[in-house]
Amino acid sequence: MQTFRLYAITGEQFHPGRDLIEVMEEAILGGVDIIQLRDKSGNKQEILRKAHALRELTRKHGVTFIVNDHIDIALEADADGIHLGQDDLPLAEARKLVGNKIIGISTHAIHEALQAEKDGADYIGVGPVYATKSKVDVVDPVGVGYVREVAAQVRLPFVAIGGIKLHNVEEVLEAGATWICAISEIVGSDDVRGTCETFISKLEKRG
Ligand SMILES: Cc1ncc(COP(=O)(O)OP(=O)(O)O)c(N)n1
Ligand SMILES: Cc1nc(C(=O)O)sc1CCOP(=O)(O)O
Ligand SMILES: [Mg+2]
Repeated sequence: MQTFRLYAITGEQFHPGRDLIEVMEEAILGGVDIIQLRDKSGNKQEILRKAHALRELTRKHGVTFIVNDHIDIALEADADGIHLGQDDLPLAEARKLVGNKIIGISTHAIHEALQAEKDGADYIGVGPVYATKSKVDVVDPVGVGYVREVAAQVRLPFVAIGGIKLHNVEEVLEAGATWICAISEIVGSDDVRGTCETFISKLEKRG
């Protein structure tokens, strides 16, 4: 899997009145190199339609495209990968379905991270680093301590997620993250492109 820096997840509730594809294109123009379609409220037909549109957009810009939760939609839209949580289909079963597409797994504790590595995940999500209102059934914040643990003990690529904002991202980078994910701070911004550019410049400062 290639190396990524800035991961944007869709969150249409944060940009009422603004078009999904326009917002995500602004994020790409600001430097996002991987996008995830995360839609917790639409029906499957709506999610599939969005997946096709985001596939077209990401292909145009050479950006990686991941679908959250729905393996069937990821396959149908020819996404590059799928993101699964701890309660989703087990990784071994998902692997049988998606072959060599990217599989990302959410983790909230070091034993989950080590297990995902053992099971053959391509990357892991590490969070929620800070409190977030973007996920309903979210666990308590794990803090930058968990980022530090993963950086020290896990060889898989990992992306830090959860409550990451321009004002706290440096602390996450100092803890050892090199890849950052955000929903609300990116797609809820009045200046999506500028916000992504600022994230990228902070990432670049850390090398
Ligand atoms: C990059 C990334 N990390 C974590 C998650 C959360 O996945 P999950 O635990 O399955 O929760 P939902 O997003 O499905 O509510 C993610 N989507 N992406
Ligand atoms: C979807 C999601 N998963 C998390 C995890 O820790 O697994 S935190 C999260 C929400 C991230 O949104 P925001 O950047 O707006 O806080
Ligand atoms: Mg999920």
